[in-house]
Amino acid sequence: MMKDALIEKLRNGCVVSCQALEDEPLFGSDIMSAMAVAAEEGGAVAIRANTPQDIEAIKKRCSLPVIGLYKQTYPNSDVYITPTMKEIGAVLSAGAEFVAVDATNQARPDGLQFRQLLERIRYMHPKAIVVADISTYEEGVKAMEMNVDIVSTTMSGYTPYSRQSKDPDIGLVQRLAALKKTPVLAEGRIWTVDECLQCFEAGAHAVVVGTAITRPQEITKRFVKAIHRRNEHASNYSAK
Ligand SMILES: CC(=O)N[C@H](C=O)[C@@H](O)[C@H](O)[C@H](O)COP(=O)(O)O
Repeated sequence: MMKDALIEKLRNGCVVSCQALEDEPLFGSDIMSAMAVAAEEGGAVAIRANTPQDIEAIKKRCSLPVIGLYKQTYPNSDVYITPTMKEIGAVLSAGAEFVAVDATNQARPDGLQFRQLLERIRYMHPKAIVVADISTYEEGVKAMEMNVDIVSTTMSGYTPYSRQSKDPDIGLVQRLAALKKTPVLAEGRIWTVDECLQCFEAGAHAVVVGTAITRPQEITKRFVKAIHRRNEHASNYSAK
């Protein structure tokens, strides 16, 4: 499928992020590919997945397009989402149609500017659809001006200078989508159906939901916390 058709396929849909790091209970490509199949059965339009291993396994079992990334940390940089050409190449070789790349203003491990990295991606991987993961409006505008294919609000709240909040950054989605230049994915801390719908109202091209669907330990915590709050309230009340 051509780039535009693939981007169009995401429109008004739910992208499910199926990620588990090594220290998480669901770590492993078998489990992540089962998650992806479940998301496909549920009607997701695409999968967001981390590591070449997971992407390959997902591609074998699931027919949806994949937004691939490869989290890697380098000692000289805070950029960890598909930071260099090495990880970008690995994600694309694994079969991802889209590659998500950190496009924040933070210094990159290879010393390149995002603009230079994008030029290299375009040259080396002309078919790749580039998703720029940004944390602020200014970074989003900059990425759009560089003609990335998609902008995603992934990093809002995860750079020290961006808006810090436990809620999704729907305002950022709204401001970027209003430019009507590049499709905007709403991503990060989307927990409820209402928040998801608000992202579409704000002009999102698609909504990416991860933790709220695929991290059961966090889903459990949410219930347990609410129960604890309720129990505390109940015991305060009965003590009176
Ligand atoms: C900041 C960062 O590293 N975000 C990562 C990007 O791929 C993932 O850990 C998130 O799960 C993903 O963005 C979806 O977000 P949420 O899980 O909040 O729905």
